[in-house]
Amino acid sequence: MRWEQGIFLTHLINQTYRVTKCLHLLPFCVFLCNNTTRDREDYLEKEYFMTLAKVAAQRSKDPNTQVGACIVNQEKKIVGIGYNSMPNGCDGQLTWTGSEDGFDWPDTKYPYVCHAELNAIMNKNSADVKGCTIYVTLLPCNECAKLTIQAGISKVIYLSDKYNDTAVMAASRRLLDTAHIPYELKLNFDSINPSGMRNNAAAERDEEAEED
Ligand SMILES: Nc1ccn([C@H]2C[C@H](O)[C@@H](COP(=O)(O)O)O2)c(=O)n1
Repeated sequence: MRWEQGIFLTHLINQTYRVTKCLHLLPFCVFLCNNTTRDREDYLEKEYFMTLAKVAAQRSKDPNTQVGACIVNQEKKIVGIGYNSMPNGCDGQLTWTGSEDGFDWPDTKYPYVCHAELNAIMNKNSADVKGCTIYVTLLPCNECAKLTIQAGISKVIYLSDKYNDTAVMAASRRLLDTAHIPYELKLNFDSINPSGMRNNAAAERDEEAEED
């Protein structure tokens, strides 16, 4: 063995010794790589925007049905939010009576109420809503479907289809289908309500149910 080879071998043994001394840290390094340098994959998207639509719905003064809508652009930025309301300046002056109360159409809320979708579009904080997704807590009616199409919105995600079997909703679906605008039902909210974060009211309700 020449003396250069001897130095190289000594260096190699030295390095190997240092590496083996640190081997016990390997699992920790793997854990760090796996857990701290990658993005979370279970972050919320649809649930987040639908929750905002649900919160917006709570602002509605309609005693029977509260609807909220949240419009999101392709960069996942909120560009408009709204809920069903009477037109500006008409609050408190028009009725919230529904048709089931036996009133004629002009004496009900229906000719006057601004739907959540209309308000969300009108409240937009961007030049337009082309290519956006609208999250709405109730499947849009035919009038809102027309509005959605004309505004250039490219996707509808809704939470409830309680009027699914009505002629209005059939017309709405036909409009959206014809205009090739997909509409999707988003129902599962489990992921935003992990058990550790449930509010007291929900816990109390569950306890009462268990006692019964
Ligand atoms: N996509 C929709 C559908 C309905 N609304 C509003 C309009 C009324 O205020 C209410 C429906 O009243 P109901 O017949 O259930 O007493 O919901 C809306 O904003 N968007």
